[in-house]
Amino acid sequence: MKLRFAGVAAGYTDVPAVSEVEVTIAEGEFVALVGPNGSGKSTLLKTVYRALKPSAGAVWLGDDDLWRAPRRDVARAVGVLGQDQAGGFDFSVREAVTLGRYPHHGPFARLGPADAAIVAEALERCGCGPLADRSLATLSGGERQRVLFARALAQRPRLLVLDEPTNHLDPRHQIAVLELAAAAGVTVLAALHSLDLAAQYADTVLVLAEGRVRRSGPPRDVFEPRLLGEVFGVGGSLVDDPVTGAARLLLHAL
Ligand SMILES: Nc1ncnc2c1ncn2[C@@H]1O[C@H](COP(=O)(O)OP(=O)(O)OP(=O)(O)O)[C@@H](O)[C@H]1O
Repeated sequence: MKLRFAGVAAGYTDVPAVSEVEVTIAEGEFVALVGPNGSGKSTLLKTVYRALKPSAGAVWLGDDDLWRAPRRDVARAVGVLGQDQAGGFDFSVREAVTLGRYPHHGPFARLGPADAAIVAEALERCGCGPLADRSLATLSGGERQRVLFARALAQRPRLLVLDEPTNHLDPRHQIAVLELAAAAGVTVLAALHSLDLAAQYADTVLVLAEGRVRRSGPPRDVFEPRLLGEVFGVGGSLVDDPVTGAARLLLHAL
C-alpha cells in the first residue's frame, strides 16, 4: 500500500521532533529509516500507527488521510512492531499472536479455523511454534520480539511498520525477521540501527538527522563517505557480499 508523508511535523513539545517530512513510499517498497539516536525515527513511525498526531501536514495511506480514516480501517491495514509493545496483560504466545486477527473481525468476534491456520503459520514462520503455550511474560527479549513480529504478520497487513525489529535478536533471527518482512509482499517501513542490514534489505534508505530527512535513495547511493561522516560520525565502505551479492556496509572509526 502506498504511504505518503506530506509536509509532516510531529513532536512532544512546541518544538517538533520531526518536521517538513515529504516522502512517498511506493506499494511493495522496503524502506529503511535510519538516523542517529534521537533523530526522530520512532516519532515519525508513531504518526503512521496513530500513536502521535502530526502537528502539521498529513500522512496518506493509499488515498486516505490516515488520521481521518476510520480507526478500524487503519488497524486492519497497518501491522506494527513498536517499541515497548509487550502489553500489560499476561497472554500466552498463541493468544498474543491471535490478537493480530481481531482488526479483521472486531473485538468480540469468534475467530474461525481460517484465523487459527493463519496464526499457526505466523508462529511457525517466526520460529515461535515451540513457544506457543508459554506465557508472554516469561519469554526472553528476543523471543518476545519474534512473537510480536509474528502477531504483525498474522494480521496480514498491507503495510508493515517496524521500529527496530531486530532489537534483542540473535544473528539468525535478525536475518530471518528481515527476510520475512521482505518476502511479505507488502510495503515495509522499518527503523533500523544497523546500517549494514539497511544496505542489505532496503530498496530505499531514508536518512533522518535532527528531525529532518537528510537523504533518501538506494543504499548504494546513500551510504557514501561524506554522508556517513556528517550524519553518523563514522567512515564506511560499501562492498558486495560474496555469497548473496547484496550491498554490505563496513564501518570504521574516523
Ligand atoms: N515521549 C516523549 N516526550 C518528550 N520527548 C520525546 C518523547 N519521545 C521522544 N522524545 C524526543 O524526541 C526526539 C526524537 O526521539 P525519537 O524517539 O523519535 O528518536 P529515534 O531516532 O527513534 O531515537 P533512537 O535511535 O534513540 O531510538 C528526541 O529528542 C527525544 O528525546
